[in-house]
Amino acid sequence: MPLFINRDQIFAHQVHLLEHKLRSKEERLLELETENAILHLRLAECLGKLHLGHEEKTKALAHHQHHRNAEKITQSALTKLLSEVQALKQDLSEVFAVYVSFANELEEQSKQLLKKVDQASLTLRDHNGDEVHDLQARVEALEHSLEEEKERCRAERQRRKELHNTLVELRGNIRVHCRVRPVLPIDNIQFSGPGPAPSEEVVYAISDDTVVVNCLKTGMPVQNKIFEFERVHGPEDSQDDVFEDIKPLLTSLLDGYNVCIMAYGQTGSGKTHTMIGSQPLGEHSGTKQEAQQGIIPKAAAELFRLISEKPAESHTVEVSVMEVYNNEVFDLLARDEQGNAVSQQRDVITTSSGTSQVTSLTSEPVFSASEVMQIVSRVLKLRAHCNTLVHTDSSRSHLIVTLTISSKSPNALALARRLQNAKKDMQRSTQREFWSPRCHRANPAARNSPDKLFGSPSNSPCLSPSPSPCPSPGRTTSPTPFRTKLQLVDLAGSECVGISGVSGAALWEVSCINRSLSALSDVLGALAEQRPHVPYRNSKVTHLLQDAIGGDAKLLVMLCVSPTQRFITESLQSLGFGTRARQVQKVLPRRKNNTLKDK
Ligand SMILES: Nc1ncnc2c1ncn2[C@@H]1O[C@H](COP(=O)(O)OP(=O)(O)OP(=O)(O)O)[C@@H](O)[C@H]1O
Repeated sequence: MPLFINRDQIFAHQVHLLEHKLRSKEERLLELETENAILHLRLAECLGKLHLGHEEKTKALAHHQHHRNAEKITQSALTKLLSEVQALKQDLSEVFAVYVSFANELEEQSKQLLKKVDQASLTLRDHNGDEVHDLQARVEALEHSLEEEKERCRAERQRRKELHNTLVELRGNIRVHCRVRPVLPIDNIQFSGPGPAPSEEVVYAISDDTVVVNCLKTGMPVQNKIFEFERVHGPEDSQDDVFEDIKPLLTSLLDGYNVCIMAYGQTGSGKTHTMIGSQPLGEHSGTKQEAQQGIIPKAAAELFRLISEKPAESHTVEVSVMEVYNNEVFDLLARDEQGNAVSQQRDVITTSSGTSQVTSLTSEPVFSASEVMQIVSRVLKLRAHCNTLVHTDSSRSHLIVTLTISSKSPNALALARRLQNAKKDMQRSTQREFWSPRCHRANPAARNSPDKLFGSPSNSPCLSPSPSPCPSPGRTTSPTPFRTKLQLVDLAGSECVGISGVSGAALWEVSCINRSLSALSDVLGALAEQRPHVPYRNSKVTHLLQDAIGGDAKLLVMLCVSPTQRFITESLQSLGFGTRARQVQKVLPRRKNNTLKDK
């Protein structure tokens, strides 16, 4: 075995040992460095915590300081407030003291015043009692005279109305009454457009002589149109109220005047209701039916009542009924050879005296109002009717009921009128002599008999025995009846085809109705403007009613109007017609000229 250890080996061993130590040292160093780092971190953390604590402490200190400052401010404000309150308390007690003394003073003063008032009233009662009584008496007297003034005013208004009526009569004006009917189901139609609803009430009877129409247009202020007539009836007025204002005309009949009452208005406005009544005539009896009766039955009853006050058998009455349909005149009382009722066409002629006359018109004697109404209700079945969108039972013709009254013993007024008419006929006769020598050849007596007042029933000194409205001079042999006539006219209603929705043959009817009504309007226009020519002959109805419209008959137009927006255009048209009619002054000499031109 080698004794010598290799030096290199020892050296390597030592290096190895040293390396081992170094490594251990390095590991230890790493450990210590790690510990150091951890300690550094802990230190940083502690330092952070310490810093935070310091900040909080500073904040808390600042907060504390702030509180202390606020406390100080509040304390000083409180001190100031307390001093102010003290000052106010002082002021208040001073004011209260003043008030108390003032109240005491007032109480004292009012006590003294009350004492004075008591003394004054005692003095008044003692010394001025009479004056108070005087004053009371004067107040009573004033109230009384106010009542008297009111009464005088009422009487004055009544007098004014009567004077107006007399003036109307003297001037021969056409009287116009107006009736606004109530709102009825026919005023309601389906409506969804803008503007006022069709069923809205726009026509009002605001007093007994004034009608107002509210003309409504979307987006425009309401415009009121005012119309005045001799009498205006509102929806609440009964058939009796309407008749009451017409009644005096019937007395005129027996005083020698011809009278015509004519209902005018658009379809469905209440003409037939006003003239005839709404219930079927003759089917019911009793007061209810009488209340619903229109002008025709009531006028017949009044006429026979007036006649019953005259000497027995001094008056006789005849009735005739016609209709103007499609501008043709039909006699509704005519009968065929077998005696069956058939309506027959008739002609209207102008007599040589200038009056109009229906040829061969049938008339039947009647002895009571019920007989008149039996005849009227019988012939009403023959009258033309049609169902329209406005009215389910619309009359398609103008109906004319004529009552002719013959009097054997006319009263003084009637005699005076007879004399007047005779003079007029004389004047006509003289004039016609110039225009037409044929006339006095036909009746030469006419020229020479101004005093023959009780002669022929002829209404003309030169013509045939026509059913005369008024008597004329004639033969002197026996007193002939003195005749007047009452014409009661239910005109067909004007209508707008768009609204009534008629078609076919009914269109022709509507056209005839509208044309005849506009002819009536033209006649009134010509008369109102006193034009030399009055176009009576433009339509059968104006020709037929010529004497009533332009002659010396008393004519009353009864305007019937619907109250609602749906018919406002037609209502305004009817009211305009009435206004025009009121302007007509029926001057006889003019009519005479017109008549001659008409021929
Ligand atoms: N004052 C009124 N009070 C109650 N109802 C009324 C009144 N006026 C009219 N009427 C009713 O209105 C409807 C139409 O009236 P009416 O037949 O008199 O119209 P008109 O004017 O004669 O129509 P047309 O010209 O189409 O014949 C009827 O049912 C009638 O009873």
